[in-house]
Amino acid sequence: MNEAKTGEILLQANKLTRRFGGLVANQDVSVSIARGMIHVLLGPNGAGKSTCINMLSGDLPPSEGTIDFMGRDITGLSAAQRSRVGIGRSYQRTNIFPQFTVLENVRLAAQSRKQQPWRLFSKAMEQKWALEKARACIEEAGLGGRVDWASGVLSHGEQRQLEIAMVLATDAQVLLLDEPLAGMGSDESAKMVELLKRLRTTRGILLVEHDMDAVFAVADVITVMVNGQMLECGPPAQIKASVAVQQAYLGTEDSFHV
Ligand SMILES: Nc1ncnc2c1ncn2[C@@H]1O[C@H](COP(=O)(O)OP(=O)(O)OP(=O)(O)O)[C@@H](O)[C@H]1O
Repeated sequence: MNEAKTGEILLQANKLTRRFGGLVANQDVSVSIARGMIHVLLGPNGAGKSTCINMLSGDLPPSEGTIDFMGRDITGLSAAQRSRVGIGRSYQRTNIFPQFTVLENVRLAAQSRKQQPWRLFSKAMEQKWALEKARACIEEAGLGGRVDWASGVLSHGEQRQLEIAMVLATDAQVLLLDEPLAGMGSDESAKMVELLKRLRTTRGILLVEHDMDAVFAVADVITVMVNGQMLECGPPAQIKASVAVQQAYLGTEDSFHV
């Protein structure tokens, strides 16, 4: 990470379009994710945010457009291949083994990244490496006091932290986070906001989020999507001042205060 530069573009999506039959869920969407920055995708229900994140993670192939990661065209890579090159994703629904401990869940995530090279090494070395890696990621995600807890007994907020620890264990340079604050109370949200700010220092983050207070607390760049298209992209002050954005939110459930 010595060569890491804040502001360096890690991931660039160029004019992504995705059709489902006759429905255009994303049209000409171009977003970039830079190291040291949090980019938030905002938009009313059905705007196309999940479709966009699914294309970036490799869960959904674009109908048109390309995606570059650190200067390499990765449009044809699967989700698993993208995870191995450094693009990590968390999902809206928690994706953990509840009966396993926090440490076991994160260790498995660490090992998923490195399969081939371990043929050269002993099982014991692999275990030691993965456990050390897992402990470091658990600490970074703020779950240091829960290492040996069964994951299923963690609070909702802690389970989201665990998911982030699992993504970190894959050595992700880019974190794609789908509603990391969903279902959280205000204390848990505040903790997650602080965690996101810490993680941003060495990585690039793109998140989909509906909690406006949190969005404006963490975002460096916001892209507002409506009907599958980019309505506006810019720093939070520009988005807050945009009449078009305010109109897009009129009559929706999400509160949008200026
Ligand atoms: N697999 C699919 N097949 C058909 N249509 C889909 C599929 N996935 C999404 N869509 C449609 O694409 C449009 C965009 O959906 P998407 O889930 O990307 O929006 P969103 O902004 O993430 O919404 P939400 O905030 O409710 O999660 C919607 O009209 C949705 O019904």
